[in-house]
Amino acid sequence: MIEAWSPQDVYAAEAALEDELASGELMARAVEGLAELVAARVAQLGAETVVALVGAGNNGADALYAVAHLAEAGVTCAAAHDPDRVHQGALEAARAAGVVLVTGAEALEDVAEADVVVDGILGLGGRPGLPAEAAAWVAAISDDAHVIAVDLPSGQAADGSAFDPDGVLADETVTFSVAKPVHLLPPTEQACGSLTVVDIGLAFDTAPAVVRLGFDDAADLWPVPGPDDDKYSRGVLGVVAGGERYSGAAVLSVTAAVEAGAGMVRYVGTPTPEGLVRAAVPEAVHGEGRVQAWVLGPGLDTTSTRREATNQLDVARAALAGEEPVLVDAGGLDLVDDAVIEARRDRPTLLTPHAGELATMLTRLGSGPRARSRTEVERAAVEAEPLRHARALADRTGMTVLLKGATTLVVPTDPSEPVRSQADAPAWLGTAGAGDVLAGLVGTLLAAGLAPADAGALGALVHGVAADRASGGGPVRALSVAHGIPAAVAHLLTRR
Ligand SMILES: NC(=O)C1=CN([C@@H]2O[C@H](COP(=O)(O)OP(=O)(O)OC[C@H]3O[C@@H](n4cnc5c(N)ncnc54)[C@H](O)[C@@H]3O)[C@@H](O)[C@H]2O)[C@@H](O)CC1
Repeated sequence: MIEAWSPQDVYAAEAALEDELASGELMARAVEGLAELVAARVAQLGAETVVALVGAGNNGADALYAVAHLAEAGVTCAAAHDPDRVHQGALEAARAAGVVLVTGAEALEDVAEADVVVDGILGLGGRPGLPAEAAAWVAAISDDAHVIAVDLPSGQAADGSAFDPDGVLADETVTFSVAKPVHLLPPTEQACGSLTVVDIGLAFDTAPAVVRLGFDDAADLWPVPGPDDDKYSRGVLGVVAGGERYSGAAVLSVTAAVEAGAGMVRYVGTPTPEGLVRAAVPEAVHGEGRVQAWVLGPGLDTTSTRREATNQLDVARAALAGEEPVLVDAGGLDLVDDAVIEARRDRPTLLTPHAGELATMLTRLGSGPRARSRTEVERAAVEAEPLRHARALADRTGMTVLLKGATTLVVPTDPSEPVRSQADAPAWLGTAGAGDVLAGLVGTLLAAGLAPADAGALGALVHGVAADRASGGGPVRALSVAHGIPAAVAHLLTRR
């Protein structure tokens, strides 16, 4: 599991440890790990020149001390800096080690020619917007350079809230002690490249802000049946999906649920998808009955007035009014109104919108617990600040929100619980029907008794792994992802 703590918690943990250590010891630990990684990369790439971009704070000091180590080892190093705003001790150490200290036009030339750039402009203490001189350094970085960010790519928000296209886009980031939200959250994660965490000994007594499950966590969480289990104890899932317009969604959701190991799937549909499900998934049973959880919505038509469709919608509404855990997806999201929000208070509910659906829901319901502000929310705004908007929907509805995307976010109702962020899927998974598969897979985990946030994060991980294996590096269709779930789960359970 990768765990990320908020900048405030990191500063508090640093302050507590600094009290126990000799002055400068913490930074020395950080610098040692950073210098080791940069040296390894220089050797690996056969790089000839390294340039550090140096800001006013401790982040700049880290970069300066690291290039001082490299210069002592014989690597040609320069440091672009502002002489009036720089850590003087680190500057002296760099000068003594033979680092060429450059400013103005000379700095821009050196940056443009560097094989490796070490970005120490801003770290945890950075406010949005790069200083003008530093922005010019960043613009001068060659496309061919290997960029190593110290702690985080400068210009990107440490809490992961805002991406700056003119900020540093790193090939890799070296962070200290623990990850920070910037490394795990969209939209800033894309600027970090691969992540290395250098242990400097910080300890935390607060919950992390963001967590990302790994394969071992997935193996621990996955519900494995025991000898006393039967189809009922493993979890019966009700699926209300598909209509006369989007009939295939039902096949995809029900297939995924069966492949994910639901004890039984009860399907409620309209004639066309029902015929397809009968033909494609003989394991499914048809019509209502007792279930342990519901999936409501993939391909569901909430506007049809045909008798079969209104009967199907009645089942969905009854499920929303009932006690069992519910996953609400796609068309089902239109059914979530104030009456449903009230009825489902304290009952496990997982909403699974993509960015466009989340924007539509926030526009319709308004944001905040009392829905004071009813303004139009655009899809682009959700994509620019996914966590803020997903949190707004979780606050407004009291329901856990899984926001689908290249990185999937799961936002629990309790703000003190960590946000889950999973990025396990190849981009090929952005294909029609992938969301229907996710709904069936996550619904199965709800029926097995997992809490919504765990079911959402684990389901997103397995969905991504199944897609990765089915893709093999090429295109992948949603049905192949559903059929790939058993092998993906087996891989996770047996690899250690
Ligand atoms: N505190 C510690 O014990 C440790 C800190 N470490 C490093 O220290 C960093 C944090 O250091 P700081 O708190 O000094 O923060 P930063 O190094 O991020 O820099 C903050 C400084 O930059 C200025 N600044 C911030 N945003 C600006 C902007 N947009 N435009 C112009 N100036 C701006 C601030 O006024 C301040 O002087 C971490 O990211 C990490 O690299 C590591 O050495 C590990 C130990």
